[in-house]
Amino acid sequence: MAPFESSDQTIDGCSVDVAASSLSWVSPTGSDRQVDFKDIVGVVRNSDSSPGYRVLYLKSIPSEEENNESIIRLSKLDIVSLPAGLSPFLVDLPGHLRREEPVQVVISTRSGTGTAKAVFQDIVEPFLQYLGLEYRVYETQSAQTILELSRSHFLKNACAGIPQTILLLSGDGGLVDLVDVFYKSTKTLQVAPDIGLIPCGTGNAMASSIGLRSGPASGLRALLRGQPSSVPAFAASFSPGSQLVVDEGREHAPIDLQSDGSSLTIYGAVVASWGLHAALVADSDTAEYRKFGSERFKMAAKELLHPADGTSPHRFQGQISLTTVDQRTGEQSQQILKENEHMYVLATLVPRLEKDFLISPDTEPLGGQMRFLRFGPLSGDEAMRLMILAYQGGQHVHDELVTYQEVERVRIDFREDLERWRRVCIDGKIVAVDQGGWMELSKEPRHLLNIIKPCE
Ligand SMILES: Nc1ncnc2c1ncn2[C@@H]1O[C@H](COP(=O)(O)OP(=O)(O)OP(=O)(O)O)[C@@H](O)[C@H]1O
Repeated sequence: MAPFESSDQTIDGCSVDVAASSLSWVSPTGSDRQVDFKDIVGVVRNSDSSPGYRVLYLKSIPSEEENNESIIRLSKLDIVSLPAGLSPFLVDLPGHLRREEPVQVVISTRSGTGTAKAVFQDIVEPFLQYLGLEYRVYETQSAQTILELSRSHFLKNACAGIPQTILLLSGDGGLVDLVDVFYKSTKTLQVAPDIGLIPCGTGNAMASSIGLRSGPASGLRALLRGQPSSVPAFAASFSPGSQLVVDEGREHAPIDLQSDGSSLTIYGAVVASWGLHAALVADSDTAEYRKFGSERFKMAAKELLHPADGTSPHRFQGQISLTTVDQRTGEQSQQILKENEHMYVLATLVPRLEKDFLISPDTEPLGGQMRFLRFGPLSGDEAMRLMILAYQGGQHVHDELVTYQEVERVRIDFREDLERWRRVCIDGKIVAVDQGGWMELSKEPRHLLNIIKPCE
């Protein structure tokens, strides 16, 4: 890391109005400037050679395009002394930003509505430059890019014992690619990478779950003030013949075998689902739907809940077994659900699947508990009512129609003829289970990656 230069436009008089939660100063050109506290990302000390402080803040700039939307950019203000009102924002650069290795930035160009590159240019790159950090940028060229980078760079560094910080400008997809590569490796890892999330995806389940709910800027604040915490993961194993569904549902691709060739396994850190959730994620993963951001999930849900041909929503057929553990005795027990028809089935390690979609309110983020949630066939309106409750602070879990419990393992034996109803979702990836096949989910005992979690 190079010490950053303080600019020649250092201001020696700025004032803080604590009551109004704002910072004001007069710019070198004589204009009055003001920043709201909520837009301050942090304050850092300048290097010893140029004393003073640097305030990083977000500034809204009118867009040059006709849509009247404003662009958020990161700006800096260099000040000679620190007014008392700003001291709560003062931070020392954390260890994950003081590495010999440059920060490795991954821009996933197709995440969400395709804003990751602009987010990098407008706020992430200025952040790295204003802090004098060295960085290396990788832009995705295809759905394989993050998998390839993980194998060729991130895993290699981890095995060589090189501490590294990876900044992911993506949705959950970027994280799950890293998780899958790390957990499938049979190499001995010496040091877990620290991953910073800059939410740019559609659902951003992991980012929302750990508290990054106000867009990419919340990711920057976490980078400055947060702490690495290990990411719990799960393994989803599939019966032979199961395949990934790719290219907007048009193609199939093999699931990589474990490096030891033992099973078809995908590792995840967010959610494994079957039924309505998996179907709506799969159906809405098209360029056409992606334009609508997270609305795409609701749009696809409406189509599944109220099929155009006027029929009732599909009744998903299969047998579900749950393994639970008695918290007092530690004893495990297995239970086969008596219901063989389902509508919504998922197991998750996180509380939120979207910013406001609180699917598992009892789950502590990164706490390592897996929770199972299910309801059986319902009318479209009834299912929608439960979904809306999930958006209202996770109230659906109190509804008597919903099964909600902590589990160690889940097994589903699918009894569907059509592949369309045998699609499962693993952190956004879609797997078509073979006819007569099964899926088994289990918590992973290993902790191979860290996520930078904001401090409360
Ligand atoms: N240049 C590219 N060409 C093709 N696919 C890409 C490219 N860049 C990224 N992708 C793929 O696009 C998908 C983006 O997933 P990601 O999870 O980041 O966003 P999302 O699906 O919008 O968000 P979320 O998973 O949080 O709902 C990933 O599968 C990724 O591999």
